Amino acid sequence: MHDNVDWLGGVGGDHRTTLIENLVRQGYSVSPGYFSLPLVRALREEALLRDRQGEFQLAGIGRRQDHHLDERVRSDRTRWLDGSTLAQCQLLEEMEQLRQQINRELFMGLFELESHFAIYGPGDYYQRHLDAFNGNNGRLLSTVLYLNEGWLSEDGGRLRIWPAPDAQTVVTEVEPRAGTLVCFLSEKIPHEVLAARRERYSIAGWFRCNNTTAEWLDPPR
Ligand SMILES: O=C(O)CCC(=O)C(=O)O
Ligand SMILES: [Fe+2]
Repeated sequence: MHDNVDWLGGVGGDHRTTLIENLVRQGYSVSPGYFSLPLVRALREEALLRDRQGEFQLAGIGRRQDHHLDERVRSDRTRWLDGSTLAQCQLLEEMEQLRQQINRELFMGLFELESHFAIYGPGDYYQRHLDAFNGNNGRLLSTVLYLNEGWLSEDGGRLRIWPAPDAQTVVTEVEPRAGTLVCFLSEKIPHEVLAARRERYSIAGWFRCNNTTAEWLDPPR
């Protein structure tokens, strides 16, 4: 089915190094063209297919006992990655390289990645939030890869970013263009997804610390 072995053409040590420098300087990084179009296309096709097969669910807020659905906060639908396709494996392999380099250079203690496909239909949004607070869910570093080709500014759906938890002034807005990878500190960087006027495809992920102790087994999600 897939004979293209050059999916990761654009990614290399330089991309990772620049990403990490931005992360240190700003608490977030925006990397256009981080992943190649063939890989992004394969991932989007997979999301479309799985969505048609009814595998997506309305997104919840929080995890375990905190889990609840709140249409007022977010309205996208999601499906967890499970590493079952070549495209997912290629993506996860690069994220693993990134994890190792960040741990080597920043000693962040990133342990594992949980990630899901997300689809925002026209009009869907996710209000301003932090992905973690006070270590509640072990999320240290958030990542978002966008899968949308031919995205125009007027399509909306930008990711709005604030520079600090209590900041009032937006520092940047990111167009959800195919191949762009955004990373940010989960506890430090508030963000919001603005409504789009066409379907918006992405893969959101979170590098977590290891919360497992002898008394408490902490599954990835
Ligand atoms: O899709 C995006 O741009 C961000 C998604 C997000 O903030 C989340 O899933 O927590
Ligand atoms: Fe988020």
